[in-house]
Amino acid sequence: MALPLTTRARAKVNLDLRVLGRRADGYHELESLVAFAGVGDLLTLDPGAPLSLSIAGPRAEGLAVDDGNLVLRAAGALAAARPGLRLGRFHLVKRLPVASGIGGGSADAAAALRLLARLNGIALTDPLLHVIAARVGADVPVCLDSRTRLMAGIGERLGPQLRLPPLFAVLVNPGVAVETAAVFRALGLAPGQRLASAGTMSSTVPTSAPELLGKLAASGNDLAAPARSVAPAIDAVLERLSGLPGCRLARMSGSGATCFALFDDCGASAVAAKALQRERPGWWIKPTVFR
Ligand SMILES: C[C@](O)(CO)[C@H](O)COP(=O)(O)OP(=O)(O)OC[C@H]1O[C@@H](n2ccc(N)nc2=O)[C@H](O)[C@@H]1O
Ligand SMILES: Nc1ncnc2c1ncn2[C@@H]1O[C@H](COP(=O)(O)OP(=O)(O)OP(=O)(O)O)[C@@H](O)[C@H]1O
Repeated sequence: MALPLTTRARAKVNLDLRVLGRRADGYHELESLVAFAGVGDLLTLDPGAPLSLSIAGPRAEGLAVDDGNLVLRAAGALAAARPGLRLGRFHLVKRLPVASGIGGGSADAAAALRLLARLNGIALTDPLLHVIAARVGADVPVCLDSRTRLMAGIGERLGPQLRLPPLFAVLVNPGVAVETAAVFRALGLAPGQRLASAGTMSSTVPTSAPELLGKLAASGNDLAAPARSVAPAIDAVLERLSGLPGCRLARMSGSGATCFALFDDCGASAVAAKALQRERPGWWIKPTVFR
């Protein structure tokens, strides 16, 4: 009998995010430097059985085990494209808040594709995986190997893997679920409307953290303003993070509501996280490192 296969589904963090415009089909063209945190969900595949899913973990509540789950959608999409694909029983330990701008569902979908690829001898670089990932969701392709890189188009264009100096961070979600489509709607762009032209897909980022922080400080997240109008709780998070001792940068990830604060070292991020956990027991607060 084959042993269960396991993989982490790490949180995606948009270190910056520019909206370039809206395509005629309604989707938005973006440019974003995407990194991955040390925190994430855990996905296991017990091979051989028919396709199924069970969910446990601190954030399992409110996440239905139905065909809409991104694990099953990704597996179903790959099985439809590859007749005879070996499947099995998935078990998800859900730790990331749902609908929170850190791509938990996308990371789970990508994790399901990784496990099925491993089980069926499909290379992670197989173009089919990328095509299926993009079909399942805009954030799924970048989560396939969960490495730092520039993401463009609507999420399907990926730059080369980038080496990031370790960024010591605290991730914070105020417990408000934010629907991604609602934030894009609040941006108010008409189909076909352009805001900016695409930049080059850089193959480098600064190798020192202070230099990278300086570069990030000059950018932003274009979805922050519309997200704040949809979920005003984001204001309080950003304000509080900016005021934490040693905070070098506070910013929202993706379409929110999760925000992150960056610090010079892991001591400063740990102290800040502890203080905030005491002050805001209802918030999801995780000290972590982005790589
Ligand atoms: C905002 C980001 O988190 C940045 O990384 C992603 O672009 C969102 O990716 P995602 O959650 O995987 O998005 P999807 O599940 O594919 O799309 C959800 C909805 O968001 C809107 N959407 C999403 C991505 C994109 N580039 N343009 C959009 O307009 C669409 O209305 C879509 O119906
Ligand atoms: N395995 C899953 N984990 C989380 N959400 C899921 C999952 N499967 C389906 N969903 C649904 O997908 C939607 C988006 O969830 P997700 O947590 O990926 O959002 P997000 O963090 O805002 O993602 P992004 O940053 O990509 O916009 C939610 O409405 C949720 O109900």
